[in-house]
Amino acid sequence: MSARPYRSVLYIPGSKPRALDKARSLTVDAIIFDLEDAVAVEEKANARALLAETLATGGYGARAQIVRLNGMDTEWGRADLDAIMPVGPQAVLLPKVDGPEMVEAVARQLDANLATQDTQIWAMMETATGILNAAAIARAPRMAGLVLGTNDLAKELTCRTRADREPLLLSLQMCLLAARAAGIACIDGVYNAFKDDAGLRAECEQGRDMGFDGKTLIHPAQLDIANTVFAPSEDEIALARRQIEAFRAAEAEGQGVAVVDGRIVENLHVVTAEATLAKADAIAALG
Ligand SMILES: CC(C)(COP(=O)(O)OP(=O)(O)OC[C@H]1O[C@@H](n2cnc3c(N)ncnc32)[C@H](O)[C@@H]1OP(=O)(O)O)[C@@H](O)C(=O)NCCC(=O)NCCSC(=O)C[C@H](O)C(=O)O
Ligand SMILES: [Mg+2]
Repeated sequence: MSARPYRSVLYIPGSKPRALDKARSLTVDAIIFDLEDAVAVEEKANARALLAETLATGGYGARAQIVRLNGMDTEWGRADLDAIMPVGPQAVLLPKVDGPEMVEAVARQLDANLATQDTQIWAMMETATGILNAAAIARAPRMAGLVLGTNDLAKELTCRTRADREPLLLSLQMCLLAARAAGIACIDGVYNAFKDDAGLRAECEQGRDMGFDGKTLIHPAQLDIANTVFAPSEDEIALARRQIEAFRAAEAEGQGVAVVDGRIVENLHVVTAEATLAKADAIAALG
């Protein structure tokens, strides 16, 4: 579980000034400013310039700011990186990452630039090769988060779109395992039907159950559901407090185990309970 909230992570096409402006007032934990698939080929250069100017202007407050570049193996990737580095973005998100060497190459560029000493790297997990290399990618230099690209992944796997996402579950789990082993964030893929609230809620619940930190989104109308589902509920917060209290009381009596609601509470459950409270506090601090 990431201490910083990433419940809602909204893609914004770097070519859309109105959407870029609107995001300054949205209740969103993180923004992916997209130069890749949301931007048409003929718009690539304009979007790159607009985004560099927009990020330099700022106004996004506490929202995490992540820039999705075109791949370094495309004709736009290097120019994207060159245009964005002077802004010193919080993170760059690399598409279609197949292995750690793709991360290392960009890390070297960031190392060589004064403005990007603190810039993190995030990786899109959306190729079959990338999924198989998830553990190595998650441990590559500057890595801070994995983002599932379930559209590209489904395309590569040639699987059908199913409400239960059964064909994708192994890949989702492999990315979660890799992210947790490396101690970095892991964000679920997008739900394409942006007017289908019930479908979005069900997929968010599934992602939350699995352990994702949050969900990538494509439209502001999806924010409330993701923010709600990926936040600790009132019941979870109350239970966490009771578990901590009961365990401390048991400890004071020399016991290593407490019982709450008929279930045992050991030290490991207290760690989870404390993380739940820390996440709730971090969300409250966002205002
Ligand atoms: C899906 C959309 C094309 C819909 O656009 P539109 O018809 O303009 O929506 P609305 O008229 O309902 O918009 C209402 C207002 O909200 C603003 N808006 C819309 N989308 C966004 C957004 N993403 N961020 C911020 N603001 C947004 C509009 O500007 C309107 O504002 P206003 O006029 O001031 O009221 C559109 O939503 C869209 O383009 N979404 C993003 C699509 C995208 O980013 N796709 C790429 C990412 S998905 C992906 O690639 C995942 C991965 O790689 C994979 O493989 O799975
Ligand atoms: Mg993709």
